[in-house]
Amino acid sequence: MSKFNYDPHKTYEIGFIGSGNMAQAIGLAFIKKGICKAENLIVSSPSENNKKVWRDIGAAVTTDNNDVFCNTKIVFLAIKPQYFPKVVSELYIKALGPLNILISIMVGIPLNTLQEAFMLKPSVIFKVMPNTPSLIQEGFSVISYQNEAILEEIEVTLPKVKLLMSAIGGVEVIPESLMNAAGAISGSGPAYAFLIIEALADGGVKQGLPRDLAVRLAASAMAGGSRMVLETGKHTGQLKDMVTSAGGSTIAALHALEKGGVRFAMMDAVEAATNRSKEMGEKK
Ligand SMILES: NC(=O)C1=CN([C@@H]2O[C@H](COP(=O)(O)OP(=O)(O)OC[C@H]3O[C@@H](n4cnc5c(N)ncnc54)[C@H](OP(=O)(O)O)[C@@H]3O)[C@@H](O)[C@H]2O)C=CC1
Ligand SMILES: O=C(O)[C@@H]1CCC=N1
Repeated sequence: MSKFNYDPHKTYEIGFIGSGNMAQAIGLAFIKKGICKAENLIVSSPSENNKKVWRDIGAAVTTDNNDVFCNTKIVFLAIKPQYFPKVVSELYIKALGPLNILISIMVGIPLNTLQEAFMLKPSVIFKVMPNTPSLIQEGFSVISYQNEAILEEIEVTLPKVKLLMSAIGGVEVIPESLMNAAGAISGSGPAYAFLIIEALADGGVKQGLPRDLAVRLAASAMAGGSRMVLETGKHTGQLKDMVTSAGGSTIAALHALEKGGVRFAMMDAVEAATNRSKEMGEKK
């Protein structure tokens, strides 16, 4: 079935070109938070891989990206960057309908590439790097826009983008020059957390803990530690010192972590993600 709930005569409020992991994390949260009714949301993608969850909530589903691009006020580009040239080549760029905000969540693709492709007013195009905790409204999105945007116009569109993304987590507007590094932490960061939680749980299992208890303990320690950083404003070193009793168990563990190069590895991880992001944004 190539179309579901799709009404060619309707103007949709929010649309996603690409209906996968990140589109779902954002779009399903919008519906859950009442930002957009399901019937006013539309998604497009070529296969049935990521369609059921959208149909089940009553969103419009199509395989034609132009059904989204030409009939929707706010469009998210939620495809992988490597597919962008093909997708944009098939869009009816000149048949612009109600579109007044275009948000690219594609890692690496620069604003000037988007501007060249869509030739829209600079105040219409945004680059946003969200993350999957958006699904439970615990996300964080960094937002950037073009310096060429006219102040009076960006003062209308930017607040709308911030309002949307703040409904599913934290937001910060940053210069585009910082987006690759910021995305390497906030966009990819949840995956680092899952790896750390899994590794800690493995350690717990090795010490005799049941797997599910070990995972819950690890996840709650990571979540609690993160909340302390965000809510106390204390330096991470100070918070760490509050845990490490003299001659105790934690300092023994921290010694093992430093010996294992965990700090070095985490810095390398951010560098690798930043560089890959830059690479994906380079014109081929
Ligand atoms: N996952 C994350 O945590 C984050 C992802 N992003 C960015 O979000 C974007 C999507 O990533 P993610 O959701 O993880 O990827 P997924 O693979 O989960 O989803 C990609 C979607 O794009 C669709 N697609 C592929 N080709 C086309 C096409 N020609 N026209 C329309 N749709 C197409 C896929 O279709 P189909 O369903 O048929 O397979 C799928 O629905 C990427 O640019 C990524 O950089 C940004 C921040 C975080
Ligand atoms: O891995 C990726 O390319 C995307 C961007 C950030 C998180 N996921």
